[in-house]
Amino acid sequence: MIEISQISKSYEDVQALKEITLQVNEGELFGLIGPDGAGKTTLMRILMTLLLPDTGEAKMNGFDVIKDFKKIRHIVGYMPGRFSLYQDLSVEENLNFFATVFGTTVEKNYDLIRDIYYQIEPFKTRRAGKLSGGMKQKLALSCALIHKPKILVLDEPTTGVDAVSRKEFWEMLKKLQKKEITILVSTPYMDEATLCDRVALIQKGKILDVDSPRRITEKFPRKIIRARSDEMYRLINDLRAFKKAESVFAFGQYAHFTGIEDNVETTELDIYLEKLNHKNVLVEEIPPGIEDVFMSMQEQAVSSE
Ligand SMILES: Nc1ncnc2c1ncn2[C@@H]1O[C@H](COP(=O)(O)OP(=O)(O)OP(=O)(O)O)[C@@H](O)[C@H]1O
Repeated sequence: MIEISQISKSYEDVQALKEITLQVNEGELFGLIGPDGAGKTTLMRILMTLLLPDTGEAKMNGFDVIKDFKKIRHIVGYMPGRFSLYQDLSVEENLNFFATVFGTTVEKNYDLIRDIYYQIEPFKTRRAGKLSGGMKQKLALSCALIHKPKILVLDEPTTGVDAVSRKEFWEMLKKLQKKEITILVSTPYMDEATLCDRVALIQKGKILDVDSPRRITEKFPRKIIRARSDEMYRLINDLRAFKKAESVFAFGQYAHFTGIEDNVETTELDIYLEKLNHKNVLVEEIPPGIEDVFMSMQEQAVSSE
């Protein structure tokens, strides 16, 4: 279990964390979701006992991050955002190194990493620096697990990794969760949020909401309309110029639109876009996704600053 209470941290003139209070339950797969610079790495480094908070307290399975830092290092596995591997060591040398540091052997804990490691085992003599992004990620995860941690902390593990490897990675996390490991994972990808049991939406060092991804979207009260046309850039600008527009942002192949009030009808937008000579227009109402909630919360947070 991870208990975070009123943690704040500043770097000179930047306040990276502002009174963060959060609890991650035992065996939970918990996501820290937020854009670059939100404070995710800072929070994780504090939990990993690598950085001291200015104020507040945090406990990992009951151990205090300041007083009990040595004990914590034995029960946590950490995969930092930038790969933690020794580029000049081979795959197996990296793994052996991490096992030795924790006073264990690869054989002893092989069971836990088997599903992940077997995919890179054929390349065990290759230097880590010569692996693909997806393979590096699997090796880094194996290294973070080799001492059988009770809590696993992963800082943006899927950034810069291809879509197939991203999907496989989340499947691996689900399997690890079944082995009673508490997992805290950060990501800037909103689609990954839906794979977590609960998430904290974090922005500019503040938590905007904590809940299951499903409840976060269910309790969002706004109507979302998505639109598409042959000219997406012009479409976004035109939608922003619509008199009842509150927010418009690009999401994949669509623009997501929220009105000043929720009485904007899809037909109104359809007619408006046709008049502006947009071709192949599609306008439809959709249930809000986590990215809609996040964008809306971000706007509110900025306007209340
Ligand atoms: N060593 C440092 N010195 C000064 N400012 C820092 C330092 N580390 C982080 N910051 C600032 O603190 C804020 C939070 O950064 P942090 O790295 O924790 O965010 P993040 O959500 O992990 O984003 P990223 O994915 O970009 O790392 C940012 O404004 C960042 O510029």
